[in-house]
Amino acid sequence: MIQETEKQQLRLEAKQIRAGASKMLGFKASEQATTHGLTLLSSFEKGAIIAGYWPIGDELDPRFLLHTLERRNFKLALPVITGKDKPLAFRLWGNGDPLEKGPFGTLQPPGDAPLVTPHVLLAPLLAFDADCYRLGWGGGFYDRTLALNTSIKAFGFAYAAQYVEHIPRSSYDWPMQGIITEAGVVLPKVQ
Ligand SMILES: Nc1nc2c(c(=O)[nH]1)N(C=O)[C@@H](CNc1ccc(C(=O)N[C@@H](CCC(=O)O)C(=O)O)cc1)CN2
Ligand SMILES: Nc1ncnc2c1ncn2[C@@H]1O[C@H](COP(=O)(O)OP(=O)(O)OP(=O)(O)O)[C@@H](O)[C@H]1O
Repeated sequence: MIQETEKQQLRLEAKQIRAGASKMLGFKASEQATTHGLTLLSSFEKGAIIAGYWPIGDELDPRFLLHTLERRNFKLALPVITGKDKPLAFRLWGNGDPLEKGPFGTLQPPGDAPLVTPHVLLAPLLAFDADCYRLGWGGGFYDRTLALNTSIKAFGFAYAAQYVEHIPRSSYDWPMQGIITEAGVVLPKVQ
């Protein structure tokens, strides 16, 4: 499919841009994105469950934001891979709780951590566009998860440099409610 080839090409470019942003901005960007994330998420009720991710490679590190949210009495969760073509599950996780190795180099909460449906999801991504569509690794994990749980408010978490003008769209792609970056929150462009 032409779209898939285009997405694959975009993934290669996006990977390089993200690596560059991570090298240049790294921890500082994660601190700045934390400030913007806190402002955005402060409208959610205390006790709301916020699912983040344990960063891999050059992904913008959401752990500073997650720890700050936990101190403000939000509950945290992390994704768990349940199978190749399956949606993600989420298990409660707190700062310092153990993690175990999952597929694709992920670290995830162990099987005895309670399963939950998060209110808010922070999603890693390779690239995002002005309508807040995201490009991931291509496993479709986040799309499948959001199709099943339409109540989850999903936000991308990424370097501002990961913006691209347009990501080719497939019918199953799910837009984010916004993208939290070190330069501010990007909201979907009004048509
Ligand atoms: N941190 C993180 N957790 C996540 C994801 C993610 O993208 N990032 N996922 C998103 O769906 C799910 C796991 N699925 C994944 C699917 C593919 C790859 C992947 O292809 N990774 C690269 C290597 C990354 C690197 O080392 O830079 C690869 O194997 O080429 C990673 C995670 C849930 N948890
Ligand atoms: N709701 C869904 N039901 C079944 N399959 C789906 C669904 N959403 C996506 N997929 C499958 O997942 C595959 C990859 O989708 P896509 O290229 O959009 O992944 P991605 O968003 O880049 O990756 P990820 O979400 O894992 O970060 C598609 O080929 C599609 O068949």
